Amino acid sequence: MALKAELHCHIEGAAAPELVIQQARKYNQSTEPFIKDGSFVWHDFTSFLAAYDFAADLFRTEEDYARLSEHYLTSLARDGAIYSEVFTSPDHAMKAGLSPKAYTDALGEGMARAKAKTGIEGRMIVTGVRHVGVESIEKAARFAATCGHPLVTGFGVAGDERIGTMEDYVRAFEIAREAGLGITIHAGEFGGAESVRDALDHIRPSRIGHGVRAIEDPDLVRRIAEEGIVLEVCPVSNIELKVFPSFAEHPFPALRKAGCKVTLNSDDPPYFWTTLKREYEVAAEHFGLSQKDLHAVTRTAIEAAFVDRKTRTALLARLDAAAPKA
Ligand SMILES: Nc1ncnc2[nH]cnc12
Ligand SMILES: [Zn+2]
Repeated sequence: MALKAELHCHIEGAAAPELVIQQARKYNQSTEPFIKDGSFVWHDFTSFLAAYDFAADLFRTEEDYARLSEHYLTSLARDGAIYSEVFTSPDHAMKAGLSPKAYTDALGEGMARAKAKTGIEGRMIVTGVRHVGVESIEKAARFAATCGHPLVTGFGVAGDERIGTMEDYVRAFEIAREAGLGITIHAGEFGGAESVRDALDHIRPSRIGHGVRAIEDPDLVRRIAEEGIVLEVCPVSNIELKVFPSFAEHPFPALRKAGCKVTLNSDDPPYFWTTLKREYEVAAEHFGLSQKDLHAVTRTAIEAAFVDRKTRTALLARLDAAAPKA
């Protein structure tokens, strides 16, 4: 099995329906109409976000969050992942009545448990959410910059790309950059190529969440390749959310051919009926990647990971020891 690494997964969006049902029982809540027959129910980006927020609201205590990250990272490791970065959301924690620090410590505890069981290395990217507002995004950046948690190594912005402009988030990213955090921002998912260009001009990230609609502008694709910007591509998410109509029309192969650094990620796996393993299978089946190509994708992810040099060297050594022969 190819070794894998993931850079783009929202921890609240990684909660499997079985786990969410257990949480609902614990808090005496109904899962209607958001879960039916053991599967999340939504039909567009807005209703996806509603189901996501409903499930997130059922994680309320430190132990709930520790279970969530332990559960997810353990399942990733079972599928061959050696590295996982998850997006965390202090806004969701506060809504559930937990401080950002207690929430982050709890997720870190779950990651430590998963590492003890499986060896998987994990890091957290604190994120602000566009549809919650600019002020909360700056607050998230200040928290990320000052929390001092050893597994918090990045800052990002996610949420509804139809809300706000890149200029709105410059200050938040300055705070994060000054604190030495890695920088990634969602762009070019529901926004077009101009959203990716604005992100590069105003935010100067090393990585872009999605970025796939850069394909609409050949000059921008060249720029991404030349500047070595890493794209956190989430193919199944893009198809399920109808960013592209089919895998045949997904730009992953074209971006890769143009020299862009591409990685494979699951975004919010159970909402899209996917796993990181399935993303790698999709890349093999629909985009024609060989085992050697998939290995190179994992290498790109580890090279772009928000980790210190020692950790990166150790991860690359582990990866290279398992390089496919052909
Ligand atoms: N696919 C996605 N795009 C933007 N924000 C998100 N938050 C969780 N999943 C997301
Ligand atoms: Zn995302």
